[in-house]
Amino acid sequence: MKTTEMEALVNPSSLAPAGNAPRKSLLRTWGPLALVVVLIALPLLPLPDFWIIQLNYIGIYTLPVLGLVLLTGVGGLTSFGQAAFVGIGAYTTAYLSVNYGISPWLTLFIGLVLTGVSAALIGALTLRMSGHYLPLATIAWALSLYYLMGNLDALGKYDGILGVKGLSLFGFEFGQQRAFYGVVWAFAIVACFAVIRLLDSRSGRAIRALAGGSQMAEAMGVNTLRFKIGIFVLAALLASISGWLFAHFQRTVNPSPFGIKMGIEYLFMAVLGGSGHVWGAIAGSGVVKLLEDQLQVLLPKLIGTSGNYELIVFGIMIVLVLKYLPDGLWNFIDQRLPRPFRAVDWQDAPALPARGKPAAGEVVLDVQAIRKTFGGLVAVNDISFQTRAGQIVGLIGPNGAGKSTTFNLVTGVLSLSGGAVQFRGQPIGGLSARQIAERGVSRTFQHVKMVADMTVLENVALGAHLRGGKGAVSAMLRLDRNEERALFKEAERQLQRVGMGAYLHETAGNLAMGQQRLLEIARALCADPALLLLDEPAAGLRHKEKEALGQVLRTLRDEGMSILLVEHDMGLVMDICDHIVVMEFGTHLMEGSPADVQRSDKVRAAYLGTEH
Ligand SMILES: Nc1ncnc2c1ncn2[C@@H]1O[C@H](COP(=O)(O)OP(=O)(O)OP(=O)(O)O)[C@@H](O)[C@H]1O
Repeated sequence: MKTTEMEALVNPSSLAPAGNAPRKSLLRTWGPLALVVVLIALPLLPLPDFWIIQLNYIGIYTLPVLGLVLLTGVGGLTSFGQAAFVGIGAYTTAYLSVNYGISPWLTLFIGLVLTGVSAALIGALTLRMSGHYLPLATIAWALSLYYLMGNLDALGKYDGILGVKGLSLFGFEFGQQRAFYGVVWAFAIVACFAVIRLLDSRSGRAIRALAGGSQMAEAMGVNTLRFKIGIFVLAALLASISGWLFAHFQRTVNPSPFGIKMGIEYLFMAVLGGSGHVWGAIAGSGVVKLLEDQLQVLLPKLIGTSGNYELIVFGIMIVLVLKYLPDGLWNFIDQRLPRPFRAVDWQDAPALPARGKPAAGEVVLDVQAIRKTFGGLVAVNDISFQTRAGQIVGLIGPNGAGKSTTFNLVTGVLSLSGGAVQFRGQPIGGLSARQIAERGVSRTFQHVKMVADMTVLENVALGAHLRGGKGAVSAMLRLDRNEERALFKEAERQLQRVGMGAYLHETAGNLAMGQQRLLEIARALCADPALLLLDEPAAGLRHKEKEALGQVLRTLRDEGMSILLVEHDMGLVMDICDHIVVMEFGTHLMEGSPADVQRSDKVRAAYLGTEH
């Protein structure tokens, strides 16, 4: 069957995908440049100094908020401790420049090293936690750092350090207004573009996969802990630069701007601005700073007494924003723009190196008496079977038979209680999901796991993570473009292979279920596997979609792929499998050809729940 025919089966409208063609957006293309031009022009205009100082504060806040956009908005890791890292940057420069006369340009780097080391240590300790434990841990160390700053004699206790000098370079004083504005916004804009470039890269796709939990990312070969620590450190470094600027802007430091209240405020700026959007960092910082100042003037006049009433208004605003604008202000704008897409520039890219494939008929997976116990329950009881190159093996059985557990034992999601698993003659039992993926085992998930707001192409390119090597720094400096082109060429090739070539630029979250499952298969193929494990790929598919899926799997098998299929749809299983293993209550009931299985009284009884 030709690709176009398969596409027609997946979605009849796909034969005319003109509506899918992405449109260029003037605002997306020129908007960032326009913002830079406006930011350069602002201090040249006859604005009162008050407004320049306000803009300086907004720029200083943008940096830690940008860190939270990356950490919380994109990576899904909530931190209340961002202000503490601002404090490390501020105190380092204040202490060293006031007490030892060290140049602030040097203390900036010392502060970055100190912050980086502290963040790496704190991150390594806390980022293994998930759920509410992580935010609680960030509150705990934010409080600890705050009280440390407030209790150390050397740091002036709660009075802090006075007499910090302003920034100067070769005798030129930057002061607190227009020239300082240039320094602040140079850092803020460079940081924004660096983060945008980072997110649009191999590392960026791995970071964007973190928020959906680590299982899918690890199965694609992503070292999720390393990436979590990486974005935590990067967010802390941005905060440290902000602290350095803050100290030389305010000319004094004390613990109060670095406490938990400010940590919450930074988080609010990120959420209000649009926590998943880089430009949301500027929007959030700007709106909160300007509102705060205006409310501080307006509210006492309205109420008739002075007090921190703006905090009450902010409290109410947080609740309203979380309820009615959970994705923030920038998302509101972003959704109204044509979606971003990557211009096709990879046609001439070289093909990625491929691993040596097993010969037809070679044993690829050898499962030897594997066992898994959960407390007293033996979920998988001494199961053995083999899959060969160019063969589709079905693993079937009634609900609760132990199929998914077997699948998870083979892919390293669960650890073996007994037995052994060999892949291409090498033991893989006891290895992590990532190590197993590295060896050439790739999988899909029973419940589709993808990054809904990435394009289909980006999701599939994530599957080729292990076939690239460029990291975050290369991405920020745009030294990764050749590798990116090769990764995208491979992603497109695999999408064409499964009949999804018309959907490259579609946002993955917009796909129908059948297309999502094909996306997962293309993503798994991008890893260049020798063994493909498919967990209920037909679940939720319509008849035509199942036919298309069956055709894709048969084609892959004919190309020499070894496929292990856990599936409830007996029509599909009997139609495409070469060999079937039947499980019941964790045990191996029988195995054989589809015809053997269909003839078996034992299998019929197992499914009907009768004695055999
Ligand atoms: N993490 C776990 N802790 C305790 N028991 C578990 C766990 N995972 C699975 N089980 C139990 O192990 C047995 C096998 O479950 P498993 O999900 O592997 O079956 P299955 O054949 O995949 O079922 P289904 O077709 O419904 O997905 C079931 O009794 C299940 O309740």
